[in-house]
Amino acid sequence: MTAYVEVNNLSKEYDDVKAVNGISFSVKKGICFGLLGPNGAGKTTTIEMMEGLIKPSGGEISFFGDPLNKESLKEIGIQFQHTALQDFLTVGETLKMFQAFYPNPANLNDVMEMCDLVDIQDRRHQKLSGGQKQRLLLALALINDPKILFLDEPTTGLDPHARRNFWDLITKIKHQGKTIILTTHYMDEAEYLCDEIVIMDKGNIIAQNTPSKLLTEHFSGAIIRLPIENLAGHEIADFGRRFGEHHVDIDAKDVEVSISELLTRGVKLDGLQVKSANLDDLFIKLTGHQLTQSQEEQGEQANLDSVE
Ligand SMILES: Nc1ncnc2c1ncn2[C@@H]1O[C@H](COP(=O)(O)OP(=O)(O)OP(=O)(O)O)[C@@H](O)[C@H]1O
Repeated sequence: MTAYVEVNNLSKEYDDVKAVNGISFSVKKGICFGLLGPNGAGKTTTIEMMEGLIKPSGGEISFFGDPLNKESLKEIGIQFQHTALQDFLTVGETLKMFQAFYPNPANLNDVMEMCDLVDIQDRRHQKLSGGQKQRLLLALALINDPKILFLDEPTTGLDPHARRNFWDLITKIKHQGKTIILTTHYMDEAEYLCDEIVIMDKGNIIAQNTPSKLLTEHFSGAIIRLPIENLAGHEIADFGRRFGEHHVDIDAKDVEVSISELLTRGVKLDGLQVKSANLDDLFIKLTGHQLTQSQEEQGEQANLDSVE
């Protein structure tokens, strides 16, 4: 498959902050590509440079083999986290208004059907639910019939049901041949949607591959999760790593062997869970902190690395 988008040694500095620190990756045609990472990782800065909204401090971005230019920008659609919409307009009127900006727009009914908006096309914005608003913002990103669709944290703030619906929509759009580049905090979202991902932390890429290859590369076997109090009197690092405030994760190539080792070392097994690794586990393994943690929590956790 052809590399549709190439990012080479891209960086962005703000005064003394290195928001993006010389990252490189490529995106193939027709895939869903995910940029993952915690708050402040540099995801939004990266895609805003790719969207031509902010100027890089260094590095190159190319679309379809050519450096980012006005023509390539015509082929992208952007779903913004917040777009100022006129409250007095209906869903259908808004789409029609935006459609008029483009010389070769998508068919209005096709877009409304794709984004499940047909039944609410006469509804005004202030009457829309969170999920309906997101679907309208998605429809606006598709109205110029783009080849590449950018979604920046598209499901933040949605309830679980609306998130699932949105994931199905994104999958449908991908199956129509569009290339999707999205950012997310949610590892389950990335596992569900993305064919390839990069995981960012503090402006750097710390892992890059398909979700399943990343998991087999970093984990063999299963994870044994124990309540942290079971390891009282022991150094956590001798066994595994913290998972949140209440648990410790132990990589187990062979679950039976690991359990008998734990028993031999006097570790209680009450509350033991055995699970397969997911991208959340990978992120914790690579960075030592949880994806959804705040900076303050990370600081607190550094002070809690062993149990008294
Ligand atoms: N305009 C700006 N001026 C100064 N610093 C900035 C600016 N924009 C971003 N930053 C900093 O750059 C770093 C990366 O921010 P960015 O928004 O790209 O992260 P993110 O991964 O998208 O986070 P989030 O998930 O919270 O949106 C952060 O430290 C942020 O404070």
